[in-house]
Amino acid sequence: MDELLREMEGYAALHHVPIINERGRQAFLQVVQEARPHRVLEIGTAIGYSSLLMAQHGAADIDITTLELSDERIKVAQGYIDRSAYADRIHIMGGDAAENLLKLQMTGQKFDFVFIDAAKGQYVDYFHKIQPMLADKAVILADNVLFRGYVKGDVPTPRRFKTIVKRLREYIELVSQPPYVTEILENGDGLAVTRRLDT
Ligand SMILES: C[S@@+](CC[C@H](N)C(=O)[O-])C[C@H]1O[C@@H](n2cnc3c(N)ncnc32)[C@H](O)[C@@H]1O
Repeated sequence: MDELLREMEGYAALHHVPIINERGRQAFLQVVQEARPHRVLEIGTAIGYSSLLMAQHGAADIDITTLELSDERIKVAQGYIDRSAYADRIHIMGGDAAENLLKLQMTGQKFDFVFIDAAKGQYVDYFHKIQPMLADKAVILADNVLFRGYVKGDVPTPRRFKTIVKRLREYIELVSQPPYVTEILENGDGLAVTRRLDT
């Protein structure tokens, strides 16, 4: 497995695929290991790197549904997943995540762990769509919420990032209000760890 993960890191570096970065990875793994999730929803598969990390560090009966838009990345991800011990535990849903979240809602499934790591401007919408699918004590992770240091602090935001930064601030605001509580781990690009207070 470690060899496969190293190979994927090499592929990601060569093809500029933004997998969870080395600094954020430790914090990510710590949260996964503490939660030991059974039923995971991931938004943003890329090449399957974080899916495989969660499979390796989650519960023995883990089942992961992961959403990805790019056909090319789905093909690469499926290839890696098929070479792992988790081929029957990771299911990729191709297409736009917002549409697939609505389809998943219809199935009545519940998830105890959600990893949001796709279109940063859509995190608020994703969060609204996953709420009905959260199991009690669910943990929701969202990556890149500090986006290059522009979301918090006084660093002026370049014009081209203003909308993303505004929307990430809205996301942090949303998940910081009851019944949710959120801790932001500042390693990497900022990982928001959200839990419901009342479950
Ligand atoms: C940061 S990467 C995911 C990295 C992966 N979670 C990891 O750490 O290994 C974000 C992925 O989200 C996908 N994505 C972007 N917009 C999307 C959308 N609307 N629906 C589904 N996937 C989307 C991108 O194609 C990209 O592969």
